[in-house]
Parts: sequence; structure tokens; C-alpha cells
Amino acid sequence: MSEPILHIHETADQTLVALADFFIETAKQSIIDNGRFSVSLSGGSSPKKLYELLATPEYSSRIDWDKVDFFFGDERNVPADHPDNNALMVRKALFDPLRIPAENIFAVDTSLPPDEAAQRYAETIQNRYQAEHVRFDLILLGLGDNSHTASLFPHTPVLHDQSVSVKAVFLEDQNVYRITMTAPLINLGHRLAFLVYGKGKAEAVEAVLNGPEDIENHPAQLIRAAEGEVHWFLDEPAASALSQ
Ligand SMILES: O=C1O[C@H](COP(=O)(O)O)[C@@H](O)[C@H](O)[C@H]1O
Repeated sequence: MSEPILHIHETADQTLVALADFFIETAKQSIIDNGRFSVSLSGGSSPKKLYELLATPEYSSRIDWDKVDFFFGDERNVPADHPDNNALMVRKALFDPLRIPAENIFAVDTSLPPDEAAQRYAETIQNRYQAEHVRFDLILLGLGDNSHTASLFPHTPVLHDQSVSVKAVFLEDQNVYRITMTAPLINLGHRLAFLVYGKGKAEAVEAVLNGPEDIENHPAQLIRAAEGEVHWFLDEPAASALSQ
């Protein structure tokens, strides 16, 4: 298992540019190697600016977006037109501006009950890869200030799920469901890339990267690429608690 690779930049904007470049270079290489690029997107508040940046002419002109397949590492259990829906956020920031063909977008069907939505999405991923091994070229991830990533939240049963799959997670404190890829599925990715910025995430970054193993409280510690690489794109405030 390889060590995490840190990319620390002074500001959040510089961090976003570095990750946008990394996204494009990974996509280009995957298209050269395999003819297509498969990426799993993160949701939440941090990545919206990244998607908006990728939609600008400077980035959008650098790859053939028709050769990109988009998946989601997690989704809120809300209707497709709800403001909290991750796919809606990406649609507005990236898919619509770039006119991504509908057949390249693999979103979670949140009109189904959560367990069924999760199972259907796991099947969607399996079917997409057919006989091939399920391995995304790139998986984008965020980090909550409570050390969750995707929807792997502290003290939830999915943290112990060993299947390469997608599961529904009930968050008791919020009384909501989310749908998430399991850690074993995420860990199969060729490249995993966390995007974390802001001082509010500094303690979580330190705990996940350098703290004692404590999966229940710091679920992002589960993310260890089986054979690939794990990259962390951090701004200086988010990296400020890192021990040497
Ligand atoms: O990987 C992810 O992380 C976030 C936490 O990110 P934040 O920017 O909202 O703090 C998570 O909630 C999101 O759904 C997920 O894809």
C-alpha cells in the first residue's frame, strides 16, 4: 500500500487549480490507455467550485468530454430536483455547461427507497464494467470536519461493510438516509483524490492522516488504495495541524 501523496497550496483557489489540472491529466491518460475515462464525483459543499472550473474554456477544451463516464461516490436521499442533491449540483456546475450526454451520467435513482436505490446503483456500476474488474480511473472525495468521507459517517454500520458495493446509510442525528459507495469499492480506484480546504477541516486532516487508527471516529482512515494512489489536495489552513 502506497503512502498518501500530499499537494499543499497556499490558498483554496490554488488548490482547486491544482486538482483541476490533475483531473484533466488523469482523464487524458485514461483516454489514451483505455479509450475512456471513468470518474466518481464527490458531493457536499467543497467540490462545486472545482466543477465550475472544469467547465471553463481553459479546462473544457483539453479533453473529449464525450469519452468521460460520471458516477457519484455518494448521494443524499432527496429528489433529483432538491437543492441538496449532489447530481443536481454537478449538473448545474458541469454537465449542463458542457452538454454532457445523458448516457454518460450515472446518477443514483433517489426516487426509490434507500436500500433499493443503493442496490440498483451497485448493479449499475457492475453492469457498466461487465466482466471487467470494477476500477474507477479517478475517485474524488471530500472530508467532513467529523472525518467522514463519501457518506461513510462515524459510528455507522457501513464502516464494517467488506463488500465492494453501494449501501444506504441512516444518519440518526440528522434523521436522513444517504447512499454511499463502500470503502472496499472506493479503495479499488486507480487514483483517489481528496479535496479539502479551510481551517475548519485541519483537525480532521491531522487525525485521518497521522492519528492513531480509530475508524469509528475517523472513517476517512478506511480509505487506502488497494493498488492505486491516494492524493490529498489541501490548502495551507487545512494542512495547518499536520505534524511533521
Ligand atoms: O466525500 C465527500 O465529502 C463530503 C464532505 O464534504 P463537505 O465539503 O461538504 O464538508 C460529503 O458530505 C460529500 O457528500 C462527499 O462526497
